[in-house]
Amino acid sequence: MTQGASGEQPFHPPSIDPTKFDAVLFDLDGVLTKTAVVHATAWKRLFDEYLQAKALRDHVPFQPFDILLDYQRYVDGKLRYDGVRAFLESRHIVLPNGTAHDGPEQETVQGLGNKKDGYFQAHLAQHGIELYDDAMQLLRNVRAQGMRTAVVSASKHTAAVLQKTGLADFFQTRVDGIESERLHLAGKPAPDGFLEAARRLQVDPPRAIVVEDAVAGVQAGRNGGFGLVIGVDRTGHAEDLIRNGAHVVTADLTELCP
Ligand SMILES: O=P(O)(O)OC[C@H]1O[C@@H](O)[C@H](O)[C@@H](O)[C@@H]1O
Repeated sequence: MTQGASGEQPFHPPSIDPTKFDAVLFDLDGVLTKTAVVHATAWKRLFDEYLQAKALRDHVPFQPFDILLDYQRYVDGKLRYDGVRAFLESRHIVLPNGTAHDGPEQETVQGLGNKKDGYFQAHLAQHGIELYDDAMQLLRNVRAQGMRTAVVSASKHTAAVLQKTGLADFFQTRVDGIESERLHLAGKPAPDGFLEAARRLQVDPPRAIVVEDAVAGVQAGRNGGFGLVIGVDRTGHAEDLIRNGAHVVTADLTELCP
């Protein structure tokens, strides 16, 4: 486990103290379910197809989407179209926004996002969804301590994923991509989704914990003034999580069980 955010004293002890916190707000993809890699792979397929065609058209070399760097820096944890926009911007590509109904053949931000969504859904339908054992243990543990729990995810598939994995009843509330759109909440790194979940659970942010694997997610936790931001390192990006605001980073959430 790695502790301490830039220039701060590390938290002691690192395990969750139920007298100090009343709620735990969990991200979904990459924290509870092994779906971050499914998102990342679908994004790579989408952007590589797009960049390759564009390189041919513009007579420039093809520079592929980096599944670790580009994904973590620009796409992970963000709302679908925010991720498209952020990555394209990093390559100095500007596309029209389009509409939510744009088909996969449409060269717009929403057209590209929708095409990726087709890849993501096809993968889930074929392979199903796996859970992380350590996250399940922490979830059961904090609930047994009487703490309140929420899921806060950018994904519009959150409800379906929770349903399919039998996790829906483990959470008192859910703030996902659909809810964010309905309530006009800004996506991570803005803290809006986490703050909305805390409000619904009637918990003050300093008394709530955020559990996140994305850089944008730990930034959101810190931006919201949450009492403890736990970074989950499943891909060797602990340093990035610490640099971006995680109080503590672990590869095994059971280390933090109360
Ligand atoms: O396209 P969806 O399913 O609404 O998901 C939006 C985002 O949800 C986040 O949880 C993922 O980290 C991103 O990779 C994904 O792009």
